[in-house]
Amino acid sequence: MATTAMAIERNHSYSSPLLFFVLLLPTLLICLLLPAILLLRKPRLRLPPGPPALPLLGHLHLLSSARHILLTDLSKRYGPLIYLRLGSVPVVVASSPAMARLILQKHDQIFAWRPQLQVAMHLFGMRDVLFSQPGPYWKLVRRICAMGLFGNKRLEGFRPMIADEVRAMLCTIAHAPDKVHVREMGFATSLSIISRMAIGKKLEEVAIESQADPAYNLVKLMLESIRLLGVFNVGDYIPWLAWMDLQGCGRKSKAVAKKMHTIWQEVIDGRRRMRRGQSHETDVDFLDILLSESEVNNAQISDSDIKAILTDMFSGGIDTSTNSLEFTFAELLAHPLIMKRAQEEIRTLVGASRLVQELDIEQLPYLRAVLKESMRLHPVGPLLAPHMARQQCKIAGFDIPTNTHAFVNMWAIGRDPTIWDRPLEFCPERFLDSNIDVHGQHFELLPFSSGRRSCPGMALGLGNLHLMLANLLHVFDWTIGNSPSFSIKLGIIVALANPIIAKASLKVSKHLLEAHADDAL
Ligand code: HEM
Repeated sequence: MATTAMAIERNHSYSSPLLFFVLLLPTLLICLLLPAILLLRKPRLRLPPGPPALPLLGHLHLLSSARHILLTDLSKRYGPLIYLRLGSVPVVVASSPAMARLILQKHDQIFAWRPQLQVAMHLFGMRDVLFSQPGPYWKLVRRICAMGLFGNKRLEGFRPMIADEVRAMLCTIAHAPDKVHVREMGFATSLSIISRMAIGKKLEEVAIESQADPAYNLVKLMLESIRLLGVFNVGDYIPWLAWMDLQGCGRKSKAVAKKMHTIWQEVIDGRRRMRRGQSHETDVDFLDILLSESEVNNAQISDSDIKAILTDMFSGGIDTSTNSLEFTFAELLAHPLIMKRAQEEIRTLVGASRLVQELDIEQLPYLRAVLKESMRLHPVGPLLAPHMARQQCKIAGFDIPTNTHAFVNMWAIGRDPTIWDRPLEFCPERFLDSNIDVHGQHFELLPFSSGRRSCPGMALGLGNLHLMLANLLHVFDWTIGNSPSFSIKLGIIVALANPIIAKASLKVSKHLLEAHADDAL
């Protein structure tokens, strides 16, 4: 037996060079030539213009630094719709209102898809609102969010709680006015608001055993997940390198996801225990609504889905509002006359006997212009979130291949001198006699995007921002030692690199800030 096997092995090894020439070489040649033949036979696409690409990398090397700024420079050279190749992934970048309209409105249905990014897969299994693909699940989740968080009636009900949190923020500042860390203060307030809306309590009031371990701090984990989503992960663009996980995004996002899942599961289990035996006719917070929906739509919404959706609300709603507030504050501190005009408007309307209420905002056109101007110059999502074309289509006469990723460069549009007079100046006055708003119909100003993937939290985010800003300006006068720096920290959501630390002086009676001055806000 052994001799026969050896003979076969020997025969086999003798015949292998021959086998190689007869079988393998032609196969190899076919493999190499076939793509070229197919490429020649395929009708050539008329792609949008763009800079020359490197072999293999394409334009990936260009995106290591401030992408929105670099893409703005490229659009000046190649036009409002440019084509890039990131590794093997086709990408288009729109940098004019007309191109933004084509992607977000005319071809909205085609571009409503999201790329399958490795980090989003690990963090949410693409089951959160931001990364889930259009279809029945995404529609259901957006409907639940509208019902549980963003609907007018719902927001109306949250108003006293939001007022309470804003008052608490003012009170904290009044007690330590010398060095106010604007971002920390905005972050803490936004976190409390979203937390009370989503799970009925502030995070620190929820008894979660795992939170005792500092590695299981939900806020830090969420910030880390936002950071990871902002990394251009090479594995997403050169798939055969994905297994190497060169930047560690895969490993890190899996570790973050595991911890977040543990925490959220504790929150969900705790709530289920509370709900047992209770009637759910009056669901009180978003988690209750999610749990009720999962009982009705059992097959469609699992615990993992609830965790993904909750994470989305926290991470989508807090950093965006906080960073927008800080950019606005930085501009106001850099332009004291504009700050003064905004304060005069508020103080004239509201007087010194109460705080600003949400209903006042409608009557504060200058304040609203300040926020629009800040969002024009500093959109916190300068490239929005990535969209993807599900099928081949034509944009402005150019062919866009299937699965092309699309970015809309709101930073470029906001600073385009053909659209805005003296675009680099902070000048809220430009909006006073203008009907341009941020609600998605004016494609020159889309901080919340437009179309079916636009931000569902816009009314909440805008309302909170106006209320926080108006009260900060009403209650205090502000000064800063050195003029603020506008260098930025990159990510899916951009922030100021150097935090704004300002000095506040109280301009109303302290009594107004006390928790039981009930009719103050
Ligand atoms: C100043 C505040 C905010 C800004 C500037 C902002 C901006 C944005 C932007 C630019 C997008 C991407 C749209 C696109 O891809 O076309 C987005 C999506 C989203 N935002 Fe906001 N946002 C804010 C507040 C909020 C709040 C308060 C929440 C929730 C509590 C929220 C939840 C979401 C969600 C869930 C999505 C994904 C929507 C989808 O893909 O279907 N955002 N937001």
